[in-house]
Amino acid sequence: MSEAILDVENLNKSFGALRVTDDVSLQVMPGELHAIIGPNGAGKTTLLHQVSGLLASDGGTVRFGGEDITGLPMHARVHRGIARTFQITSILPGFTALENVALAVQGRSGSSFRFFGIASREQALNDEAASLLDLVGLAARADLGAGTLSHGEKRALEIAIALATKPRLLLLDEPLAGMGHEESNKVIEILRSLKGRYAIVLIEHDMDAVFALADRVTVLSYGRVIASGDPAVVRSSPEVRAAYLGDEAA
Ligand SMILES: Nc1ncnc2c1ncn2[C@@H]1O[C@H](COP(=O)(O)OP(=O)(O)OP(=O)(O)O)[C@@H](O)[C@H]1O
Repeated sequence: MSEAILDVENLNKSFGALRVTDDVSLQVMPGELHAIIGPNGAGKTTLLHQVSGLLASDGGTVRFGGEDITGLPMHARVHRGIARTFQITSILPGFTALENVALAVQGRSGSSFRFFGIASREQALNDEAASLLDLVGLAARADLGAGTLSHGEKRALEIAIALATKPRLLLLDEPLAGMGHEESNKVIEILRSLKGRYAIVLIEHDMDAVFALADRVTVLSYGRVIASGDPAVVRSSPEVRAAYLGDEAA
């Protein structure tokens, strides 16, 4: 069995007296899509903040690619290959879709492009941005203002922006939130196509999407892991059904 790319051990975070993540341990293998589910307020987003470095942990360790990154700030984690999208959209609406991704490519590769002339540098940035847009199904929307894209297309663009950092691990916080059926299906297809190429941690409330996509599911309830493993096994766990899935799993 290959080594986990992400290894979270006994992670804790409290806000005042409220313990929001409580000795959370989980592993994500290279290429695995690992879903984290749980009721509202279970601590899922907080856990993602702790993994991405947005929030310092009170205890526990985060290892990435075998390295202890627990004390590293967010930008250092991005540099090592952890990318995330936010529930709040982070695109620049006044720029085209292509420019949004090209800026992210430039942000990553500023130094490696500096030996090129201006024109070739721009071409190289645009080529890479165009291929990322293609990957998320937005090739035909490249020259449109990002602000004019549909909600689903904006979420796809955010994924392309995250991919521009050349991540090895993608952290996605509710990428299907606020979408209709058709848009959801498009984003699910994008995630399916990324699966295997990137390790992905997916927080999602859409159970159909979770069980269609996930290789492994971890369930949080009141900050604690109450189940983790094969989606079918997790789905049939009485404790999980009681805590979260309820009638949906019946
Ligand atoms: N900065 C903060 N200060 C105080 N309490 C916080 C803070 N951030 C989160 N919380 C609390 O921590 C708990 C867990 O929040 P979190 O957003 O991690 O849950 P979640 O599982 O992602 O929920 P949802 O599914 O609704 O997004 C909630 O009770 C929330 O109110």
